[in-house]
Amino acid sequence: MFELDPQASALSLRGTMTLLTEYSWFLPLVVVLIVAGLYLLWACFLDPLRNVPGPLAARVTPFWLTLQCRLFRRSTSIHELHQKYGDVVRIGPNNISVVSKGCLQQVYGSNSGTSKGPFYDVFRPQVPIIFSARDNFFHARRRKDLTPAFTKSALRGFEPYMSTQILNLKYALTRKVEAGGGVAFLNFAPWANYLAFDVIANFVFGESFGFIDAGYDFHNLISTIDLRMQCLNALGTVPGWARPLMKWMPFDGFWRQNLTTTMNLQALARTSTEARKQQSGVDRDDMLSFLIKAKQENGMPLPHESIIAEAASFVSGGSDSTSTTLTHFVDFVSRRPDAMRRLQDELDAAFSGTQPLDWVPSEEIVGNLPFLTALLKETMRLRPTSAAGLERITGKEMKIGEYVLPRGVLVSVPTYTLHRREDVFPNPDQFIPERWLAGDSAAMTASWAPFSYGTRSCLGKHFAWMELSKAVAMLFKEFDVVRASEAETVLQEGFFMKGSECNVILIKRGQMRQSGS
Ligand code: HEM
Repeated sequence: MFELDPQASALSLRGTMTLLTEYSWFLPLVVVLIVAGLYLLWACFLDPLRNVPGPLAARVTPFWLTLQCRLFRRSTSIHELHQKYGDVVRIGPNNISVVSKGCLQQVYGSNSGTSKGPFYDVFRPQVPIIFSARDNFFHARRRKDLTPAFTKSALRGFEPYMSTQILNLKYALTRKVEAGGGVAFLNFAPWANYLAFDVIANFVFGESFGFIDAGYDFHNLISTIDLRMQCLNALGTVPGWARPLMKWMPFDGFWRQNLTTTMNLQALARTSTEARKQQSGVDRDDMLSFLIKAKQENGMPLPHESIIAEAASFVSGGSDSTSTTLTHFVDFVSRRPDAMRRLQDELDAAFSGTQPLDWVPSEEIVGNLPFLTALLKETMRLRPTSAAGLERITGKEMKIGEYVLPRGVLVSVPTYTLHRREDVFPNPDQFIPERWLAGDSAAMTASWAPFSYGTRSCLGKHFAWMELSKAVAMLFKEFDVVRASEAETVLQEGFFMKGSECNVILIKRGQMRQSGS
């Protein structure tokens, strides 16, 4: 029989007391070890997600995902996980990424029972807005109020205003080319930004910001939005309790710098909204007029602060997304002379003869050009601007493949990986616009979701498509565009996946072939 030696136990008790009193770190260490041990036991034997494969770091801490965002490589890291582990992988202790067949309907479909997850709380201003609303009822109501601004007839009404901005860009680029004796060397990325910001400001406030005319990012508005979105994208993956602490993070100025930057955009949205509200007689179906007309559930108009918040959110969401896609398009096509010629032949056939100086292609024609459409689709497949999985939280049990996810699990479909499914898109890493023209593209279309899917999919999809097709048609009809550097484009992912530059040589059409170069 084991007998307790009173002298030995007194000694060990005294030893422990000495450790506790002389080494103040001992007790916290013991507590941490016990908690960690219990957590590991739970993770190994009781966690309902324990069978979903993934790296250990992602299984035990949400900060693995934060780190990938901070390193601007969330989508590529998750893509590597899918290549290693399969269609369903764990990207956080309570976070699953899925690219299996039918996943779009399961995660984002109207019967999915999901809603937006806590990631979106960081994008919520003082008042709820359509983009970040997590309450499905609020969202449905707001979406109903805003949808009239995006109907076919509303967009047709807006087209002349959009054309004015595209014409402005055409004049600005033409001036540059003429100043260079028929050739201009420029980074196209900021010009795509100027266009997109001027178009969206015109749509939202009835007046452009004037970026194209200025030719630079005055007030650093564009760069501030960009940096802040990068930071919020990473912050959204941090658990709620730790978010306020991030701006005190030592050794990494990224958080402090970007979280304390005040948004010039809020101030600008306030001024523009107030100015627009004064113009009661203005007869324009811009976004603000719909926001002003919208009613809450109780029949009252939307509060002033909600109108400003929605307006600001539309400017940031509807500009960078479009300009990044436009830049990717130019990046791809300027590297492929054969694709550029084919596009130009298509445009020359559609708009034959000499066009007037103020010519801008109409949506009615460019919307039906097969090769232009194929180029846009392939650009958005290979470089979806919104490349990351858009977080949803399960509202009921969800069966994904062999796994059953309980209620309250974060789940997303990474667009970057979905668009690279080899069984749907052969040679997935290559830019092959022709794949969209060869026969039945139904399977590809079902796995193509740059605007997301379901009730929370992009409200501005047709708006963006109109802007993109008109802008690229103008650009390639007027100019030959040649990539200035052969080096591979360096991509960096904040909230959007962007190239670091898009340096091109613009040549007035006709000159390159005449000179035989
Ligand atoms: C190429 C350009 C664009 C792309 C790739 C794009 C992509 C997306 C995606 C992926 C979402 C879903 C976001 C999520 O679930 O978190 C979204 C939502 C949204 N987009 Fe776009 N977008 C583009 C342009 C625009 C434009 C030009 C506007 C406005 C004029 C706009 C307005 C919105 C709105 C309001 C939502 C929120 C919809 C809701 O929650 O009901 N987008 N967009």
